[in-house]
Amino acid sequence: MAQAKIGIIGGSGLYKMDALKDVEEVQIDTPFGPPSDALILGTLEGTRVAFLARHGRNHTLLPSELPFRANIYAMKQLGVEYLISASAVGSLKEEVKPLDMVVPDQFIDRTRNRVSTFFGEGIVAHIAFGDPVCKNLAAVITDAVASLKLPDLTLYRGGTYVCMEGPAFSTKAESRLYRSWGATVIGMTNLPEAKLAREAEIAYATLALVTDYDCWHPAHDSVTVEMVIANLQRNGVNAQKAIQETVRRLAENPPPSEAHSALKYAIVTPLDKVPTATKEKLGLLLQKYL
Ligand SMILES: CSC[C@H]1O[C@H](OP(=O)(O)O)[C@H](O)[C@@H]1O
Ligand SMILES: Nc1ncnc2[nH]cnc12
Repeated sequence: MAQAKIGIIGGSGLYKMDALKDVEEVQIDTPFGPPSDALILGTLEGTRVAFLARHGRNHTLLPSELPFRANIYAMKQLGVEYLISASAVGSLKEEVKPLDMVVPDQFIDRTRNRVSTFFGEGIVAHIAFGDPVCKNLAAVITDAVASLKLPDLTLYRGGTYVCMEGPAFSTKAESRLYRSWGATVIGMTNLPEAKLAREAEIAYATLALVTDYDCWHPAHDSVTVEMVIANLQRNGVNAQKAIQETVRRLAENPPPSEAHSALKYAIVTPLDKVPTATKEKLGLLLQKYL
């Protein structure tokens, strides 16, 4: 199978990477079913990368319908070690303005309906998740964005991403509550992805593209899909440049990541007691520990 060390998951408004060369579309099946869409392998800055449109290229999947396990497992099957997520988010802070970028370092889970583990069916594992983002990958992303000196936008290093269930946007009371918790941005997708990437020992970090002020701001209209997509179209080019520069730096100097050994002390069940079918299903995740 084709291979790529760097994966990119594009969210709302980012359904393809324009700069990819020598593109190959790969239909991948996984023990968790098919991913959101075909994976697009291509060369960016001289390096093979794998791109996936999180909601499908025609945006046909709700956040609650996303096949998170298949998406991460497919990346693992391609040999991905670093996964960059690009996501639209609403701002929960006055100073974080639409068109700004944030590289969050924390998450708060407000989802109710997501499968966010590969484990179960006879094998128990508890990954450490106190630091849910790979700090070295996050640093590569922030340094890459900063180096571009993009005009008229502020880049925030760190911040808390609230992951809500959706698909309806928040109520004002919810939005005010998240603000009172000190959270920075809100979206509907990144937390299950980050958990599963960690279980799959893939370094994960998010480039969050601020598209709106959610619904709490007295001087701004409440978020609408139109607002999100319009603002993403405005800074989609910058987002792609930022990802391209991140890939260049990652390929030149791939950083170590604690995520790459996340399962070392996480698996509780003795592996010889794990049912064969489960061992086979999770083969790629377990192989180095068997
Ligand atoms: C289209 S607005 C809401 C939608 O946008 C964000 O998607 P993604 O994280 O994939 O960029 C948000 O999480 C919602 O899924
Ligand atoms: N305000 C918001 N809430 C949830 N997801 C979003 N994606 C973009 N803006 C959002």
